[in-house]
Amino acid sequence: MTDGETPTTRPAKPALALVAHDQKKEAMAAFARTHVARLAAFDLYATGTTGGRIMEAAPSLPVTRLKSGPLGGDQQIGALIAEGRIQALIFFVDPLTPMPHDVDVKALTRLAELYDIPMALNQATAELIITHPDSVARPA
Ligand SMILES: O=C(CO)COP(=O)(O)O
Repeated sequence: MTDGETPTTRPAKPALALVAHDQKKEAMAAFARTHVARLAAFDLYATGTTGGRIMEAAPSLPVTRLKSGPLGGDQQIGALIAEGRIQALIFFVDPLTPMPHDVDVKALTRLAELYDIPMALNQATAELIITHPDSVARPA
């Protein structure tokens, strides 16, 4: 853009996926409430139930809700990562409960590793990412 030109499109926001296992949903809702302003800088995607909890906790945040994790939501987020459409993943994992869809969880985290996007698997790391939004690349 040169001087005097009006931008016709706003720069794309980076996309952030938010996922929480059942025992961590309360923590995810609190995280969304605490960081509502910072989260608004991202296009937000979430698995179904997590997305519902975030929208209850922070109604001003638009969230694209995918399927529930056990019904394919983790795989949908993985596919978006593979397509370069998700730039970071915050996943509050429950390390104490066996999951019927454990293979989907593994596949999701594997794709985040493979495509080398910032990935937080616990709250401490999520706080680091959300308080350092420049650590997340803008979409190409
Ligand atoms: O199971 C999940 C992640 O593995 C999360 O899915 P929900 O947000 O639909 O509960």
